Amino acid sequence: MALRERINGRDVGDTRPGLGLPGSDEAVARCVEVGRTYGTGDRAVVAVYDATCTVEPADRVAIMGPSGSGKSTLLHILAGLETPTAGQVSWPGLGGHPRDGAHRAGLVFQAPTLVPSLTVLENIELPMLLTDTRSADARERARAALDLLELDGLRNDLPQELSGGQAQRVVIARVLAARPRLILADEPTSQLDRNTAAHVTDVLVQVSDEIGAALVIATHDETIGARLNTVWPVRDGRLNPASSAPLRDGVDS
Ligand SMILES: Nc1ncnc2c1ncn2[C@@H]1O[C@H](COP(=O)(O)OP(=O)(O)OP(=O)(O)O)[C@@H](O)[C@H]1O
Repeated sequence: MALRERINGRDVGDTRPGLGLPGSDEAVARCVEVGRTYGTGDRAVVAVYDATCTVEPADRVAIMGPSGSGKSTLLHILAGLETPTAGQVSWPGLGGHPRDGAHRAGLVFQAPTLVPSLTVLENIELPMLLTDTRSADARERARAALDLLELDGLRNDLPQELSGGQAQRVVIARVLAARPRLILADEPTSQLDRNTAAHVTDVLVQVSDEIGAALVIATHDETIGARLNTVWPVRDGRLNPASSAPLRDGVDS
């Protein structure tokens, strides 16, 4: 059975109770002339300047640039975690704000954000139980996600018992079980070794493919960017999605 059927427990046609936008082909996120300035006067820092970009439902985007170039700030604006100080951001294909329960985007950060006192299975169930998913459904979806990510043997472990790569896969399983239409990841592999980083990135892409979510990853790592199909270069707070950098051939896995 296809992954999305296993996760959803039914055919993909009506997979989004509460969302009401099955199969929407509208952009999941859009920025128009967005800016973000921190501080004022002499101390003002322009983290993002005049960014216009669109994330379509099937996009696999790497926001790439050096440290301090504005990647995280732009990603956080797309996630609704930061409010722009100029321009507009909208999420037409989500039908609401990405921090709202029904329309929530899936977020993956540099350090895995697991509740230390809960088991792996309970961590995956938690966000579903905090919205309006029935507990039996939450358990079923959590188990299917664990199975898919080959984490079933760890389901009763506590986060402290996991390796960094395992913990990040649990976070991804939690995102998968919640079935978002938009997954945003901020340097999700920077604490992992090269091979584990490549594996975790591939898992993110696979999960996005299977549940039909758009994926945006902020990274400075070209080998991660090369695993996605679009690169948005950012330099000194300036984004130019139209001049996507060419992907390198023969990137090691
Ligand atoms: N909360 C904040 N207050 C003040 N300045 C900030 C804040 N957040 C980010 N900045 C500044 O905005 C600029 C862009 O930061 P941002 O974290 O978006 O860059 P980045 O490309 O993600 O960097 P890194 O790869 O090091 O995480 C930097 O100059 C940073 O110091």
